[in-house]
Amino acid sequence: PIRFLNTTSVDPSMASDYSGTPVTLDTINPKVLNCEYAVRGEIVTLAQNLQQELKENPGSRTFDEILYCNIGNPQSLGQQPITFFREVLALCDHPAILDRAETQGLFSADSIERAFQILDQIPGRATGAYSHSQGIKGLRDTIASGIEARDGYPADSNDIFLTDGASPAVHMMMQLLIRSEKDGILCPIPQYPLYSASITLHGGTLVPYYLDEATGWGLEISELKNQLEAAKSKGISVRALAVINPGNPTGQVLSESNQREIVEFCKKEKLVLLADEVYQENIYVPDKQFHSFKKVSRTMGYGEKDISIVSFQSVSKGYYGECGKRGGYMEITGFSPEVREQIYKMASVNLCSNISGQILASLVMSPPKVGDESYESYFAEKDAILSSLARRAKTLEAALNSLEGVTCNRAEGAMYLFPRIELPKKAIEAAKAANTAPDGFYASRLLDATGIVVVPGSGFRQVPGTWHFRCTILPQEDRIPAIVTRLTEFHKGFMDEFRD
Ligand SMILES: Cc1ncc(COP(=O)(O)O)c(CN[C@@H]2CONC2=O)c1O
Repeated sequence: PIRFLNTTSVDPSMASDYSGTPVTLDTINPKVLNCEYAVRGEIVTLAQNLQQELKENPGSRTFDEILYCNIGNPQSLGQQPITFFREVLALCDHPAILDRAETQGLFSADSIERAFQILDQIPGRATGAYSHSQGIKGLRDTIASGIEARDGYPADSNDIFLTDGASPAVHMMMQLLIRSEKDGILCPIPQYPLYSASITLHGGTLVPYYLDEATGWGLEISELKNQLEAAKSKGISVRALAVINPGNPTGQVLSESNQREIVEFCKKEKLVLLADEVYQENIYVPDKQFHSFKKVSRTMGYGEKDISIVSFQSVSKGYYGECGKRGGYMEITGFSPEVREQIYKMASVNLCSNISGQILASLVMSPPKVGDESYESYFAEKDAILSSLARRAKTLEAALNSLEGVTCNRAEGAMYLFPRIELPKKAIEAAKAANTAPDGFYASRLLDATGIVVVPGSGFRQVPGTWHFRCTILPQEDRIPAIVTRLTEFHKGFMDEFRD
């Protein structure tokens, strides 16, 4: 039966000249108020203000530009996109170009061929139309083939959900798994704050497990067990374990044996393994390789019935760095058909992810192969970017380790360095007087003196009483010496000012 509000019961004395509730900080969803995302937080606002000041008063500082080392956004710092990917995207976005005679001279033959192939997979060849809510089937087939080629184990395109970057995929899984604050998600500390923010937004509980800085940010199974037991003793039902490999902000690459322990732990404790693998192409050290958690589980003989794994991938990282195109996917395995239907329903509420991002995700997972016309140029671009990132990581790591009171683990992968700073007591007191965290105080002083933007370690959480900051390895290689010089000079002055 349809019920109408019984207006007669409203007390006239309560009547006001408006019916809505004014939107104030007190009346918005407290989960929004409580969520934090430091990568674009306070320090970035300060940087933007300083950038405006420099624009209005050129020469007002000893530097003339802001160097944004706060976010893994390669193309904002000069990295060029991969030619083959952009040729295919351009042709798919305006198929009429394919009919022009001059196109043969402007685009490589394999880009043209790939564009035709992709367009034939899109109903009506319409990149402007909504697609299937998991993404265009043909593109998911390509991605599944790419996963099989990478891992050596089968992948099913029906397990793949194409998303507008990995972020919405992480949100979807938090939305699926968190029923109340009694549901917990095991997250690494330090962690990429998408996880803490999403758990807060969905009203769950972050259950921390501390990575061990002394062993190169090692992930100890004993720590997982202790934190799981501690959470259970507080009545928290832990639903999943989030692992970021390679790590953000910490840059470590897990050993295969450690991954096997983690798979065993998740299987035994019936935890969904949320495998964030967006940096899978960013490995800089010869003694480490990327292994997907799905592959590791399959090498252990575990299949769909043994463990639930969600693997996240993105077009924002790697050597492609296409952050603004918003492409990515989650591969979900080990869920029942009924639960998969619910995940599909959630995806259908958003209709579909953007088609360019979908196309790009398929290109990332199935790039030019040896023998293709574009292979040589594609490989040259890819190798130049990755070897430069490796050099920049090494140079910045050495510079940081040369600073008084700073220690920095090597960046084995990803795009960041996360040095620890031993701050003098006087600096910690000054930070307290400024009502800010000590690493936030250091980061704002660094910005003010050099224009370099880093994110305070507090924004990623850290062992209490330790202080860090995160700096990307992304400024173009010719800018790195200037960064090292500015940072070194600043740090010496800072320590002289506050040395106990
Ligand atoms: C570990 C990890 N997972 C997921 C994402 C989300 O990526 P997309 O939504 O773009 O696919 C990022 C982005 N990295 C952020 C953004 O830049 N710097 C960072 O730390 C990330 O570092």
